[in-house]
Amino acid sequence: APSPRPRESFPLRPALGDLVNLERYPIGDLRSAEGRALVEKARSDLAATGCASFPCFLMEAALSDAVAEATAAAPSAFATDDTHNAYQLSTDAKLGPEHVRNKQMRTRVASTACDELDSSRAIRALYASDELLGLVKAITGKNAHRLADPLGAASINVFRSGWAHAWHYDESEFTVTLSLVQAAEGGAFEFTEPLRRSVDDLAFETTAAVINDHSEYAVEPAGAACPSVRTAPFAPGTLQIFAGRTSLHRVSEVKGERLVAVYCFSDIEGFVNSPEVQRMFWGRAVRPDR
Ligand SMILES: O=C(O)CCC(=O)C(=O)O
Ligand SMILES: [Fe+2]
Repeated sequence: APSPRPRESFPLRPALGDLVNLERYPIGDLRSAEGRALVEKARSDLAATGCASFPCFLMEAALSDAVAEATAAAPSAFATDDTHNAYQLSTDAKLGPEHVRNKQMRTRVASTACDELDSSRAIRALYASDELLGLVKAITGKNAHRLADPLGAASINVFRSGWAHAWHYDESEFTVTLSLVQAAEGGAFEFTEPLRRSVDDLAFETTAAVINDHSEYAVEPAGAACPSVRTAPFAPGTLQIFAGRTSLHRVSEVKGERLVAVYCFSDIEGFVNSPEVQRMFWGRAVRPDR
């Protein structure tokens, strides 16, 4: 059941200005000079580094509401403890288990599904805003739709002490996250510049170099120079857009609790994750009504 809402400060039907710091991020009018400058800077950061960050994106009352809702829901989030290779692909029998294509690395994370969040509160209200969608389209230069997935459209990643998300590339081209609660220690979102030109480009040498230089795992092929690995700013209320399909990224081991809202967009209208993917991340499968 949705958690009781602290009604003192946050409106039931929030306007864009209740959610987003429009003075700093005028996303209501991307054609203004300030709006164009914002988009240009984000586009160049995304292309050059793999990630564009917007610190202090949320208004203070919206951030309090988001943190309260995510924190209340976190204890019952479905937890996964799994291993995967960096490409999140099934094993290639032509290559050995120590090859970067196949090396299994451990990820532990829990996720609060979209249908466990209140659609009128800050987390889902921001996801529902056409201005956020417009920002994502303008920065990525792609057509983008919100997902129709009742579980995965907007969810919360929950990390507990000792948990981490190992180095990987995402299935979706871009992912948008909103920092909510910072780990007491660790829990850094680390990412490389885009390393691949397409999903067929597996970039074995550079991918292996990052894993060898920045994790407890040792993979083949060894010896290539490691590309630069950056850490995203994580002050609560920071929005970021990253090129998850081409930029290798991870969440380092966490001490304490770390909460991040994950907003998914797709170039396909009405996209829903498969029942298999839903079961893996949320422990159940739910198809949209209609
Ligand atoms: O928790 C995060 O900051 C993002 C984690 C991630 O890479 C993912 O969920 O695919
Ligand atoms: Fe990811």
